[in-house]
Amino acid sequence: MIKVGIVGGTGYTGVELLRLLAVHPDVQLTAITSRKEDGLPVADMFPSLRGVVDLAFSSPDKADLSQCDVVFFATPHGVAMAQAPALLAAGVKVIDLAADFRLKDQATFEKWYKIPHTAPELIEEAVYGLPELNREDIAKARLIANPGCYPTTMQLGFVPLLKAGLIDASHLIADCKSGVSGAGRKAEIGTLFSESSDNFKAYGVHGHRHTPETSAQLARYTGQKVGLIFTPHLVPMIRGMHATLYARLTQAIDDAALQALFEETYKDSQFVDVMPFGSHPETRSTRGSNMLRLALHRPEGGDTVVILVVQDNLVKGASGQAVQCMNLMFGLDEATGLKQIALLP
Ligand SMILES: NC(=O)C1=CN([C@@H]2O[C@H](COP(=O)(O)OP(=O)(O)OC[C@H]3O[C@@H](n4cnc5c(N)ncnc54)[C@H](OP(=O)(O)O)[C@@H]3O)[C@@H](O)[C@H]2O)C=CC1
Ligand SMILES: CC(=O)N[C@@H](CCC(=O)OP(=O)(O)O)C(=O)O
Repeated sequence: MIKVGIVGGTGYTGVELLRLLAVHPDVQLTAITSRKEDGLPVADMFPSLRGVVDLAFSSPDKADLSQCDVVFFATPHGVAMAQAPALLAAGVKVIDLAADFRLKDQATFEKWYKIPHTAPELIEEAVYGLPELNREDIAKARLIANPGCYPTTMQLGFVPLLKAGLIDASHLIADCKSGVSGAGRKAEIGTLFSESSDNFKAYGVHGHRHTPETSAQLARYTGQKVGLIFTPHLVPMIRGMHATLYARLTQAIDDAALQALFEETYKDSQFVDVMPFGSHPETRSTRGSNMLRLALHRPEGGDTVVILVVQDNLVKGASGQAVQCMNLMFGLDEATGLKQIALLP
């Protein structure tokens, strides 16, 4: 059994990790931390876990994480970088759901996250945890930088077209919407019910930290410098993310060949569903599951390709993706413990 520790067990991605890992056949939940809830049985806070998780939260300074085989950090930016060096030195693998190790350029990280990086020596070693694009590196990694939720949709949507050299890389547009759980469980005015329900708005239009993350990864995977305009929106739903991606074709290609390109790219990826050309994927078709669904469109047969991508921000956009990485790191089938079907309605 893989002994798992979770730092940040009281947040949304933390409890989502618990939901997935409590029934994972190869995992033994070993330590779950909370600074505020030391000693509280996990199932007292989350009754959905009654009967499946019998551990109590322990404060991060008391939890012996060095006895774990892997530790997930479901914490704000800056926490994993403080603890990863000691854990790695003790032979513990680390999966960070925050952004501490996502950007290879330290100055770019510090500019966007406004904190100094305290473990720069680990940045190069960290492997970006997007299995569909770098399974082999993940399998060999000790330290995973789990992608942001929006970047997962943008990368899986744009990469096939960029790799095939079919689109103008200098002008990619991503119009994305997230459910409110994307902002986490902490109290904030913008996520109060009376602020975010029955309301719809864009944010971060002038610049969002997921733009440098996505641009850097797209450049890394495709060898092309990209120009990306990314606009996130907050939609009045709890879970779910919808990305509408636009790219201009630079070569003649018919719809069937475009579709075939995506089907071929993701033929070995169990968690990417390439829907029939012209489909309209719905966020609820991914709710609670690790599946990302996408569909291609070509309005009026013109030279703009529209890629619609949906996922559950807490599963494929965060905790499910992290478990997918863990499976690869421990030589398991990538889908172990991740076969949940989306909840409808
Ligand atoms: N929500 C989402 O859809 C996604 C989130 N992410 C990223 O995942 C990470 C977690 O997000 P999310 O679960 O939404 O956040 P939440 O705000 O819901 O939870 C944060 C958790 O971290 C703990 N925590 C906070 N500060 C510290 C600290 N200094 N040391 C130890 N523990 C701490 C909190 O617990 P306590 O106060 O009890 O200690 C809490 O359990 C973030 O970096 C986020 O950006 C990534 C992709 C998607
Ligand atoms: C709706 C909402 O607020 N979403 C978050 C992104 C969540 C995420 O992916 O987080 P990290 O990259 O920070 O890990 C945001 O836009 O800041």
